[in-house]
Amino acid sequence: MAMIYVEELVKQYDKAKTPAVKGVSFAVNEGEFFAFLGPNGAGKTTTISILTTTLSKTSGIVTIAGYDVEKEARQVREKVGIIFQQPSLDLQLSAEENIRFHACLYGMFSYRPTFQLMPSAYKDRVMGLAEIVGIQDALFKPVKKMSGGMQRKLEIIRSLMHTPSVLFLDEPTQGLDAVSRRSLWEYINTVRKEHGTTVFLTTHYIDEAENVDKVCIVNQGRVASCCSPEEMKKSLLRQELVLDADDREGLTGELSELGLFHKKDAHIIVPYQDKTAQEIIARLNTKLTLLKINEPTLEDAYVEYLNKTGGAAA
Ligand SMILES: Nc1ncnc2c1ncn2[C@@H]1O[C@H](COP(=O)(O)OP(=O)(O)OP(=O)(O)O)[C@@H](O)[C@H]1O
Repeated sequence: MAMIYVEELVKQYDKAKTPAVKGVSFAVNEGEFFAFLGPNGAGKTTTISILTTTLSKTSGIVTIAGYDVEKEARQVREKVGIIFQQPSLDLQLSAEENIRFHACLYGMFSYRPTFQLMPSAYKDRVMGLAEIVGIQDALFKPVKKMSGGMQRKLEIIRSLMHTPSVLFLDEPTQGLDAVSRRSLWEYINTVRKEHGTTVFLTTHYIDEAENVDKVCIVNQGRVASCCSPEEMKKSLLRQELVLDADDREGLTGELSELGLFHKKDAHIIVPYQDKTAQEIIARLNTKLTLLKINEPTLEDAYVEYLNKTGGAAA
């Protein structure tokens, strides 16, 4: 059974000329790491809001862990954890109070007026999560005194308190510095491994999606492509060998004899697709002074894809 199932999803906002989401379909299996990418205005936040029961759909089928997002919204909410683009913390409360109210609202624990009076299972979980993301020192301070990065980490702790089966991350690292981004990803990867959590990610930092199982590109409310990052790179970009030799003429002569297209740049670039790098190198006799393989990144493929399909890269 798919953990997230979306079929022909349509969302037409009131008074909008065209639908924001125009018949989107995809499925995410249990434990999968799924990236939903696309330029500004593509329909990502609209889709994620419908999947997490905060926005109604116009038509289509959407289920989370088999539960219908509209008819069984309560069960869906129990299954999901959400980290939204816009922080949704109460700035007047302390970090711990934000976590406590959320955990009590979810029915995980009965409310007690202070941290000390809460059950030890609650205290241990909060302290454990706070330590992992490194905000234990700020736990009892007002949220308004925390930096943006720390607030984001607090939201993550809050969303993980009820050990969700599916974690929705809507641009989770926006506004975070490089060190915080890295530690956040280490933490999310740990959660995935330990709990088999299904992760649904939207991000404009395409490198964050490099290790996902499946990447879905949306553009102007439609799915433009849905496959593994490797398949996406393969279908769009050729890999390149970067070669050089003291005897450049000899090398280019050999490449021409083998019928291999090559460009003379600072070095000699040999794009390849059908052969492996090893097959090419094995057929060269000229002594090489440089041998490098240029692997395209997911971001290269993403930008090329949007350029080819007429969409603007974010
Ligand atoms: N409440 C709303 N009412 C009317 N139109 C809306 C509303 N929210 C979003 N839209 C429109 O729907 C389309 C999709 O927006 P959405 O926010 O889902 O895109 P996105 O892919 O999340 O963009 P970004 O990457 O900028 O966050 C856009 O044209 C947007 O202007």
